[in-house]
Amino acid sequence: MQPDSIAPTAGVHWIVRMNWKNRSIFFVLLALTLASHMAGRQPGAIAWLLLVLQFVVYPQVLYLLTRRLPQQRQRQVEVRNMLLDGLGFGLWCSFLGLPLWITFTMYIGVSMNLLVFESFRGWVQATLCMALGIAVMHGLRPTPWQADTSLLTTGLSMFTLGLYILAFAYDAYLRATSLHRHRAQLRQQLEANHRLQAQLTELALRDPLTGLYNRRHLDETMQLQLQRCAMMGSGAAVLLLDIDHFKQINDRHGHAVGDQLLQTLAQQLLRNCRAGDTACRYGGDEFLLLLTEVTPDAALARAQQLRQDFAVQQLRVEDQSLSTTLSCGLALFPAHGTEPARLIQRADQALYQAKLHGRNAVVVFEHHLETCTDGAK
Ligand SMILES: Nc1nc2c(ncn2[C@@H]2O[C@H](COP(=O)(O)OP(=O)(O)OP(=O)(O)O)[C@@H](O)[C@H]2O)c(=O)[nH]1
Repeated sequence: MQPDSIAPTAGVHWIVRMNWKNRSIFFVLLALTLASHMAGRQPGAIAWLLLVLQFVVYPQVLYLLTRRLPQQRQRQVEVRNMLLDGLGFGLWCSFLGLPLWITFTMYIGVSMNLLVFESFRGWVQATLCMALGIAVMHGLRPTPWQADTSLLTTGLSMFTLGLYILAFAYDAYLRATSLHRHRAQLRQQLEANHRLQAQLTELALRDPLTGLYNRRHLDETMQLQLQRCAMMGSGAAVLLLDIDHFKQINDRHGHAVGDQLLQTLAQQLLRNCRAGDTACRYGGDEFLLLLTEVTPDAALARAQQLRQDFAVQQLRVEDQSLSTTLSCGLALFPAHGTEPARLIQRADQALYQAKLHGRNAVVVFEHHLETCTDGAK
């Protein structure tokens, strides 16, 4: 009757072990109860021998036989063993003349055991098995009814049944607390898994160098953000930013310095982000800023501010300060497109124009002839 016995261990099913413990204790108590009834009635040496065999030897033999079976079969066989208990009890009760307390104790005992493991079906089976035992013995050797309400037999019956019920209740308590503990552990594990999953998802959507969102995140969210803007009747803007002559910086100062510069720009973009905006590393030294609920003028002003802030930024490299500029292409929603791919393509065309016009510039995409003009350098 241990909570941990819920899990089958060491080749013996927990039901088999539990019933073995129960039988080892309660069958002996039953034997004493039956002995108190038989004592004054001189049933003969064979009856005494059978009493010992049934209530002392039989539980041990049953356990040794059942534990040898493969675990998958043990539960099934143990249910059959419980039915055999019922049959045996029926035989004994009938043999003794259906003494009230003994019959009651045995019937409740076997019914409870089968009800717990096999539900109402088990209880019906227990009743039928015990009735069968009674009928068979009555057919073989009818005994007149002997109520036996003597103090000793009644007391022993009550004690045995009471103890059995208490043991059952205690076992149920242990099982319930164990189950509760397992459930709590499972819940904790589940929460940890969810947290890990969220972290992994977040990692998969982030650029490891800058910590900004990556292109995959943009692909997954940009459409939704544009739809939200459309529903609210507000505008949005796509800013595509690219560091000017970044390759030269890499070549001159090394990749690590280049990385530092990318991180600096990323931090600047994050500082510039408002609720609803998305900053992402679009690839290499290209960054994309999606501004939502923004007017064209405000978007252009913010792009210009970014460009200026970046230009005055000084990066310390080996006691020297390094500064560079960026170019930016700007496309507006819904004026220049309503689909993410279209908007990005147009922002890219504008960026190309900014590079073409000497860099360190913001260019807004222009509709006519699909060409771009310099916005406001
Ligand atoms: N340090 C560093 N460099 C990178 C990384 N990813 C891409 N690059 C480099 O970024 C450079 C991108 O250069 P380009 O955008 O083609 O050209 P550019 O030198 O910036 O010139 P313009 O864009 O025309 O002004 C390449 O040399 C890449 O090797 C990175 O994660 N870290």
